[in-house]
Amino acid sequence: MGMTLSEKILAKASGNKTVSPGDIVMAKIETAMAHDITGPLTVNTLKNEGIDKVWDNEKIVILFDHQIPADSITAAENHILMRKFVKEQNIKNFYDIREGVCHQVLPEKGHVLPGTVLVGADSHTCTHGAFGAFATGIGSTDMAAVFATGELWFKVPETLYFNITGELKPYVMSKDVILHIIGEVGFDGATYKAAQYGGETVKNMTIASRMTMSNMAIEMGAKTGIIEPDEKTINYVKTAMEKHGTTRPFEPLKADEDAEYEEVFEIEVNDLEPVFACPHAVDNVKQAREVAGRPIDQVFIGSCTNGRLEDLRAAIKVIEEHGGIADDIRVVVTPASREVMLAAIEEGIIQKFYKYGCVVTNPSCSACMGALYGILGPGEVGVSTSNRNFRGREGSLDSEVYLASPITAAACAVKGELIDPRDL
Ligand SMILES: CC(C)[C@H](C(=O)O)[C@@H](O)C(=O)O
Ligand code: SF4
Repeated sequence: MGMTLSEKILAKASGNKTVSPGDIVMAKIETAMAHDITGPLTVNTLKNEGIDKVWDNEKIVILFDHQIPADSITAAENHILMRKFVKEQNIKNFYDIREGVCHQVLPEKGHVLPGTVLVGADSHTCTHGAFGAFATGIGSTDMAAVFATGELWFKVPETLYFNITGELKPYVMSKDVILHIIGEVGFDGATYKAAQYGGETVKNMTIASRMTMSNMAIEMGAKTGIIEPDEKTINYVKTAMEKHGTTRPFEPLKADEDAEYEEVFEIEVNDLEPVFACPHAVDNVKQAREVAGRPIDQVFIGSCTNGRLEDLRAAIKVIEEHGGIADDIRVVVTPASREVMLAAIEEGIIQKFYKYGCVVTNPSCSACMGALYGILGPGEVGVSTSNRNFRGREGSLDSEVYLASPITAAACAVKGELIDPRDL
């Protein structure tokens, strides 16, 4: 019996010829990432365990993105602790407050290698499945074990295959596809499974659009959201490595022809419409027209889900075409990384956001987690391009968040209320 892509990667990383779902394997980790919120607990765990040397100072990535620049004394203390650790351990890949969101920065700097196992102390580490890596989020104390040994045990997950076919209509983005899928399978529909996305629609997607799909795999409980690497993937990875001098050898893997999937979902997107994930659950997905008309207070365009250049481009296009945003609306725009910010400045996108009265912040997690900027107050309603809308996620427990694509979010900013972008 053949193996799925995730099984192939886990077999290779654990030195086994074959593995099957349910097997417990000890896998070698190629890249391990911790950020400013999860890193301190990892570092303190290492200290408490008396471990004074990490396994490999070139495979660890430390990055600040959640509270940058430090927004409290506690955040500043966490930063100090982590900077000290980086110096002591001579960690080669350290990104201080200037780079942006971990899941955008990691691939941009060439730290994501197809065919390998990547772990991050952050739940959206599944994003890197878009590059054909078995990438998954782990806890801070597990990360301490990885920092110490370079290995971690996994139960080999079953794979759910999403065969996505058809052509997306204008105004429909990959965000609508993944929200639609999560609406179908539910927030726990893929718990501890590997979600694999394939089919012609995925093939035709940009890397950025694929990352949006992989990013949200955890929102249906999946360990990873993996996509078979193709030419686009390899080009992206090689270019990123060359640009940043991070070149490491890697071998992209593919699923066997006779791989066995626990379930295959046929997703046909020709008729897919713009959607919202409505409060307070990511799987509470409704067609935009069903909920249109509700007044909103804020729109957030950013995050590791949709803060990339193509997202900013799509959003500003809508705003520009309709002459600006509604008078009484707040729009917070956060490019996902410094590279995205620089490219957006070069294209004149940032100037345009400012011209229309949007507030552009530094690359960071920003409003996504309700901790840094753009916190919603009691009774307020926000539209967000991020990945979670749990009660209180972007601020007050009495606020509400609708998740949407950048095109739909921008249309809402123009109208000042929930709207299907085709109806603007
Ligand atoms: C702070 C961090 C642990 C958290 C996560 O792991 O997901 C955050 O990134 C989030 O999106 O809620
Ligand atoms: S942008 Fe949001 S979802 Fe992504 S890592 Fe930051 S807080 Fe988590």
